[in-house]
Amino acid sequence: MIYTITVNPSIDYVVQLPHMTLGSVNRLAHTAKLPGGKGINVSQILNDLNQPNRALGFIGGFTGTFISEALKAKGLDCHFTKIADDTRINVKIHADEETELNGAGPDITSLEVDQFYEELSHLTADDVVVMSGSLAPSLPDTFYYDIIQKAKAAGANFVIDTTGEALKKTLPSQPLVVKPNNHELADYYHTTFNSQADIIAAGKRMLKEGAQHVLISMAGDGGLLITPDHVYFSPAPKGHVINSVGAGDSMIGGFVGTFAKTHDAVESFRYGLACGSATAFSEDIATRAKIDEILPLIKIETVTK
Ligand SMILES: Nc1ncnc2c1ncn2[C@@H]1O[C@H](COP(=O)(O)OP(=O)(O)OP(=O)(O)O)[C@@H](O)[C@H]1O
Ligand SMILES: O=P(O)(O)OC[C@@]1(O)O[C@H](CO)[C@@H](O)[C@@H]1O
Repeated sequence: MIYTITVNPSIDYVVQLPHMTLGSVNRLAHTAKLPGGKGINVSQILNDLNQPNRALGFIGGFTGTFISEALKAKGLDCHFTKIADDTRINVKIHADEETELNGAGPDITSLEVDQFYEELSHLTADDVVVMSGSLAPSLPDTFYYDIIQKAKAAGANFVIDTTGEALKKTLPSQPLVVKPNNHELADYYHTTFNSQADIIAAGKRMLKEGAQHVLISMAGDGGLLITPDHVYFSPAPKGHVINSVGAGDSMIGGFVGTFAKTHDAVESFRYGLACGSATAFSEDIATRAKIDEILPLIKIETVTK
């Protein structure tokens, strides 16, 4: 079973308008309210791929009810821990450029945390735990690290989508895959990239520091996969970008869901790329039909053997 953990889900309130003027009343041309949060997005892709998974995390208030109902309607297996405080609302503004306003998140009590841990008490070596997204402010910085220790103790694999110090702390525990985007990777090593070779060198360094696979996403420029033996690159297919929020989560979902079935890193990369682009070309997280439309357009090249 794959468990996704979204500590800090959100209603993503996506608004579109031709131009935004700060300090004025702006009238919206189109709005949508979507259940969001990085782990939840991963679960939606896993469902598309018919990969058994369970969405865990904390959810509360009227916003939490909206998310639970929307996800149940989509057929997701959700075992969220109920909290007293309201789940946040994140605003995604699509105007001249994309701007995101993400809330800090609700208060989560220690009793609620204990209830959440119950959901992880039966982990086995066949499981994968995917942790994505920000921590709510009331949780300790060690929250993900503590879950990783539980996963390791059970012999389960884990994936964590994080950056900076939090990532540094988790690499020695050998995550199945890490997926920095090229900007996050440059920031992580306090450097700037001038070529694809620079990006690959940084990715290889991350592999040496403990990751089993390194996926580097580069938005409209495609992605790289670094394995212990090979480096692969794929350009992104061209298409009409509607809402790239969740493209990175979709890439993780595509990779992890396919790896669970095949243990084939290149096939997993292919699905990861297709799911990322399919989401970028959709209003919400991609559907199976959109992923199937994009898959034949993915062309993976071997960069080094
Ligand atoms: N404009 C685009 N055109 C085609 N494919 C895209 C586009 N944006 C993203 N993708 C696909 O999705 C993958 C992940 O996107 P991206 O690099 O933006 O991840 P991210 O920075 O983690 O994004 P986010 O945080 O918004 O989810 C890319 O590697 C690419 O395969
Ligand atoms: O504030 P966080 O937890 O870092 O990110 C939350 C979020 O921006 O991530 C998803 C896209 O990746 C959205 O659905 C959601 O609003």
